[in-house]
Order: sequence, then C-alpha cells, then structure tokens
Amino acid sequence: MFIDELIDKIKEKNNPTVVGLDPRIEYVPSVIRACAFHEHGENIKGAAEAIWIFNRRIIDSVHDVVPAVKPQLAYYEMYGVEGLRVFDRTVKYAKEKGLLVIADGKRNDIGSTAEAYSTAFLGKTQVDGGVFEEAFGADALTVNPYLGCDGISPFIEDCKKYEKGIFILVKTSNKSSGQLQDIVAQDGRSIYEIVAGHVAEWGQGVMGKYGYSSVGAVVGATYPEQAKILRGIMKNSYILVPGYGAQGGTAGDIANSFNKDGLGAIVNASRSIMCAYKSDIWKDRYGEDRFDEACRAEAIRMREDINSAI
Ligand SMILES: O=c1ccn([C@@H]2O[C@H](COP(=O)(O)O)[C@@H](O)[C@H]2O)c(=O)[nH]1
Repeated sequence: MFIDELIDKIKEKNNPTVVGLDPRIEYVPSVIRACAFHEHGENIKGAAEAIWIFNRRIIDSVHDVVPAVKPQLAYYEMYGVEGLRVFDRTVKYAKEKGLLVIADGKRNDIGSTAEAYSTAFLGKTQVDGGVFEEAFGADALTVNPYLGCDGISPFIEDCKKYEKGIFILVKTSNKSSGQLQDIVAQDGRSIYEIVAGHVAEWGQGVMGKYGYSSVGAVVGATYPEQAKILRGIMKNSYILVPGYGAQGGTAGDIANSFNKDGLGAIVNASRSIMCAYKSDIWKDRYGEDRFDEACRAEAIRMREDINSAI
C-alpha cells in the first residue's frame, strides 16, 4: 500500500523529503532551451520539450537520494496538451527510476466528478468492454476537503482498491491561509482543526503496517505552531509539508510535523531544488550547465538539514 511503500523508501534512503517538479521555462538552462526551440519551434511545443529534458535530468540526479517527487499539475497545464504530455512522461519516468509520484493537483468536486478525478490520477479508466487502463497512474494525489465527505470518499475508495494515497489540505502554507482555515467554527475549534479530525477518521480504513494511514494531510512549514496542534490530532496521518526553502520555512519549523519515531512527515521543496544552480550556496560551484548536479547537492543538503532537526 502507498503509505508502507513511502515509509520503506524514506527508511531506505534515510530521507523524509520530496523534490517538487514545478518547472517554468525560465528555470531551464539556455542551452537546453535553445536546442528544444531549434528542433520544435519557439512555441509551446518547444517549451514543453525543454521542460521534459529539464525534468528528466533532475530525476536522473536525485532518484537515488529522495523517495518521491511531487509534480504540481498547474506547471504542466499552463503548457496545455503539450504540458500534460510532459506531466505524463515525467510520472512514468520517475516511476521507472523507482520514485513514488505525488501528483499535486488539489482536486475535488461533487461526488460523481470527484470519482472522475480519482480515476484520472489514482484509479483506472474503463476504455472499452470492461478493459481498464491507468490514465496518469500517480501514486498519490493532493485533495481539497472543501466539498465534504462525499467528495472525499471516491479518493479513499481508490486508495483501498489500487493501494494509492491522498494528502488532504488541512493548513496550507500561504500567507492568507488563515482567512478561512483559522476561523473558529465549532466548540472553540478552528476549521483546520475540524478538517484534521476528519482526516484522522477518514484514514482509519487505510492503515498500513507502520501504523500510518494512506490518507494524509498537507500542513505548511510556515505554520509550526499549528503543526504542533495538528500532529496531536492526526496521530496516524502522514503530513506532506510544503513551504521549506523558497517560502521561508526552515528545518526548525518542520520538526513539529514529525512524530517521536522520526516518521510522520515528508517535506517538499520545489524551487530551492530546481533552481539550486542560481542560489548563493551553489551558483559558484555549478553553473547553468551543471544544474542537475546542483539539484542533487541541494537535495542532499536538505536531507541533512531536515534529519538534523527531527
Ligand atoms: O499549502 C501548500 C500546498 C501546496 N503547496 C505546493 O508546494 C510547492 C511548493 O513549492 P516551493 O517552490 O518549494 O515553494 C508548490 O507546488 C505549491 O503549489 C504549497 O506551497 N503550499
């Protein structure tokens, strides 16, 4: 099941972090861009090709360091159909390299449409006469809880049926997340605490061998105090922690998302890894041409940083 596989890989690599693949054409080194534009034209197709090569080289450089990657759908959808093709190739390539893939799509809708979203990312699509085929075939998906439990159930059913995982938004890392999530709504509890209670309950039917559920939560690194409360409410839920690095979250900030067993959370970094070759730490050692080596160096630095804090 997803959560056991994730924990096995975290243990094997001694690394509770995930590399976010949120590519923008301006992150791609100029030589790769020029080559792709020359071959495919200076258009969306050329940009998509350049991004694919960028992603592939990042995956090649970090696949033995991290347990998983987290491509964010928006960065592929912005290149239309060509971008979605790159998303698909990226998912397949990462899996070939032994990585788990967490698709960050924050999907949901009314039950029937949630079911279609779940089929697209976690389940199998019925093609013809009972033949089923994986569409995107991610290992896990981020999910929005705003529609309530009938929007969540289809994803949980697919977690059970296909051994997949979901991470439900509980307390997001952005500045205005408190505008709705912090509203005190019931018995002195905030909305994020109430959602966390549901996440804990929804996860009960999908528990793995380590005592964690394949139904996890998203809690931003930028809210360490809230993370402490949430860790207490969702004792068996794995927490996906975005906001480390580019958004200012530090290793100290993420410590509250972990349990005493050193498990319970996986920390994401996207821009700080993808653009490591431009950072003050690595730019003098690795130029544009060696951007992939800079990604690897930053992924290793992040692993050490996080491990030293938990
Ligand atoms: O609360 C949330 C939920 C998701 N994200 C996503 O994580 C990455 C963060 O990227 P960085 O470059 O490391 O800041 C991105 O895909 C977000 O959409 C989040 O940041 N906060």
